Amino acid sequence: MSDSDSRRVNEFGQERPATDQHGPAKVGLANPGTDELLAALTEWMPAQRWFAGKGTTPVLRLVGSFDLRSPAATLADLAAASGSGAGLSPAVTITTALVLDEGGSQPKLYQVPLTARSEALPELAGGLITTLDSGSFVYDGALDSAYATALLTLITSDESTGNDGGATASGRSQEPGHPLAVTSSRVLSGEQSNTSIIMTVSHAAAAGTAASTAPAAAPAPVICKVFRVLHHGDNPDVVLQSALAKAGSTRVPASVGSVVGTWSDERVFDGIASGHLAFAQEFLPGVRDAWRVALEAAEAGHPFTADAFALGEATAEVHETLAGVMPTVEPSPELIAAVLASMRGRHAEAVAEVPELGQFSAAVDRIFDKAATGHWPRLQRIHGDYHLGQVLAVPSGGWVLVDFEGEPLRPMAERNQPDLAVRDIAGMLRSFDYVAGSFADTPLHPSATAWAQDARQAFLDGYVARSGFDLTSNRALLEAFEIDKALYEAIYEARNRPTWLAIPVTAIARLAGGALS
Ligand SMILES: Nc1ncnc2c1ncn2[C@@H]1O[C@H](COP(=O)(O)OP(=O)(O)O)[C@@H](O)[C@H]1O
Ligand SMILES: O=P(O)(O)O[C@H]1O[C@H](CO)[C@@H](O[C@H]2O[C@H](CO)[C@@H](O)[C@H](O)[C@H]2O)[C@H](O)[C@H]1O
Repeated sequence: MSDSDSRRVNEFGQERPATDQHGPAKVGLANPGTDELLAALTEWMPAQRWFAGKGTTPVLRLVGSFDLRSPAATLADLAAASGSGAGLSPAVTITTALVLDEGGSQPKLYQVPLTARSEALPELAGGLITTLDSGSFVYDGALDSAYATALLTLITSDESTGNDGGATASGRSQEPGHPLAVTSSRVLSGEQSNTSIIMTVSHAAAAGTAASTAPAAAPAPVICKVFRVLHHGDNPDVVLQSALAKAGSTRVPASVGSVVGTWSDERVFDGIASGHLAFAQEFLPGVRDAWRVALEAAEAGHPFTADAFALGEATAEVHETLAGVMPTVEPSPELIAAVLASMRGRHAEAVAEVPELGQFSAAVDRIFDKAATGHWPRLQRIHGDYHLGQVLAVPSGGWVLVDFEGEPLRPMAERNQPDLAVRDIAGMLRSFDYVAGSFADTPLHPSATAWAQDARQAFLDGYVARSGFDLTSNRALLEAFEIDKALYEAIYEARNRPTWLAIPVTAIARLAGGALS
């Protein structure tokens, strides 16, 4: 067979070897099919919740892609392996495109799972991205259960895929030898920076074993978070939650596994970047996030002190476990200087973004100066972007923490470094203030400020009770981290939710000891 005979073009206009039906796509950047697809994505991506370049028009380039085995292809493999025949053609093509957007202030690499079908699927109508000239219907893969099925198979069977498409993906199961099959899937609705797919699952037979050897008990449902903006390096969400789960912590959902990918990136030493693409965990049904629980309590005028105390204890417990299983670091003068330099850099950025903050600059500088001379505990791995929205109330009682990805406005390399536990404490204190602040656009609840003050104190009391944390000697540090978080929030709100900007600005005024004119 000649080389040209052995190639075919997939539904996305990308070449791939015909001999490997489920194999990777070879990206043909000059291929008209790819251009057509990118043009469709340029229209579609800005309307997606996860698109981080709000207000900009994407300028897209395909960096790489990989194919996942379609459920039909999986069936064909199984049939072939069992000798019962083969030849079932895949019903759907599942490709993940890694698309670089150079239209914003900084380039961003997006993960965009796609499925292509030769016939329209009415139940996927809301996820139709485009119909290609070839007649293929291209869908948002996250909404297509074929993608969910293929993704969970990749993870729980420890499979790998890709290469010719310029990108690869490898599943890493937390419990090797126990593959899972998807029985139904849906995308989690709501405000999310990534895309989470909830899957009901059953045990699948491990490769080379008969189906009857699978465990009998039905496995718990799974939530698989597909990271949308990709970074070179580990994603702390995966690393920290996996480490906690492995240490037996019940303060995070059980881990199922993850996907690690590679793609080309000329900024990386050998030109190949690698990072996490997805993370699968046990889905906890019936949970409510602490932001909602707290807001309802505040609205009803109910105290939140018992819950906040328990949250403080849970937070200290997670910090203690992380300090036990991940590296900790002595606060050398260089490290202290680096943390303070980062705070001052953020301060400058916040003033540039929100000029009215300039009036508090001298007071903010004094708070940072004071923190520099005070007591510093050892640095350790922490949550990194801790607020009420990152904590779930489970129906059986107790708090469970999620989303250890760190602050999205911070470089990934920084988010992977040991940090001060006090950053998380400060983050949660700010969150109680946000609950009170969110009343500002409704008639102000007279007790909202007192409610927040009581919740803040109860949270600190719970943290101290569990950890023995010395609030007195860490006071200057806590104040510095609280104002640092409020400065971060001012930047975040100015860029994402300008109507909420007054919440951190008012807090900065208060913390700086000044008053807004
Ligand atoms: N294991 C889980 N079980 C049930 N719900 C979950 C679980 N993990 C996350 N969620 C829900 O998904 C939401 C978003 O998850 P999160 O990790 O914060 O995603 P993102 O990084 O995209 O913001 C959470 O607020 C929670 O409501
Ligand atoms: O949850 P993310 O990781 O996307 O975090 C970002 O968005 C948060 C808002 O959803 C933002 O949190 C801020 O608003 C919360 C109320 O919506 C409040 O509870 C937090 O205290 C406040 O910081 C977070 O800062 C940002 O990184």
